[in-house]
Amino acid sequence: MSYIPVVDFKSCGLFVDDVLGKDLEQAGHLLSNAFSEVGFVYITNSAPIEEKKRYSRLENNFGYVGLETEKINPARPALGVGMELKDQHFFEKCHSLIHKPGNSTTLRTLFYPTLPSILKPNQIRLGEHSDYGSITLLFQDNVGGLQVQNLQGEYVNATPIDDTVLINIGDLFELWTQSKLKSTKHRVLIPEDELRRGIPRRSLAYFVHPDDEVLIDSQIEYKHSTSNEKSEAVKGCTSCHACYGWLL
Ligand SMILES: O=C(O)CCC(=O)C(=O)O
Ligand SMILES: [Fe+2]
Repeated sequence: MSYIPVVDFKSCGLFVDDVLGKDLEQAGHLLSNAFSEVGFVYITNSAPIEEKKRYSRLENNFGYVGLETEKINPARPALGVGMELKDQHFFEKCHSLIHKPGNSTTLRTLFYPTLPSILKPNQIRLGEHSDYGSITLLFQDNVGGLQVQNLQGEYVNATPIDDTVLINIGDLFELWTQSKLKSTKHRVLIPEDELRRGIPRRSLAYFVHPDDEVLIDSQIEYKHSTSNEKSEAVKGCTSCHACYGWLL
């Protein structure tokens, strides 16, 4: 069994009109547990293929082309339900400007070229890091190499699973939730076998950020809250500045 849990979103995917409260609660708790223990989760059945096709690419060059990314967003309140927030729509409200000015959510395409036969000592494809925003949606091909750190600090493979989206928590979400959710370190290694080294690796990372003006402090209210703990107050756009620091 995979170290990273697989959560089935069939009963409360994006295009299910009347999501039952119990289904949302069940998926939400699985999601919230995965994010608080592992920091990563594979989501399956988030959107059926017929629905994706309704958003196919048109003349304007936007739309579904095999991997639907933009239609998957934190709009379903599963996490808010699973974390037992007072306002289950709180996270959606803090991300209301995605794809509009005032929000730095970004889709990044990653291309890892084929590798030379002689590698530099300790060469890897992408060094150890954690992501900086709220959550990251990752679509990887079948080449493999992605690894995530477990609780013991050891790296375990995040093996690609067909038709899933891999989602992980970023630093800002860890700070915001007072470490209830974990921003887990990850990296991409060079495949062991010669054959896979001879093919490039591609992935798509959709880095979700809160709106720039959202104040990341003690705004999260839990149904059964017992403490008045406060996170450091920073603005949502800090995640974007952190990104520049990471890239430099
Ligand atoms: O390419 C991958 O699988 C991981 C990419 C990643 O972790 C990142 O860009 O932050
Ligand atoms: Fe990453």
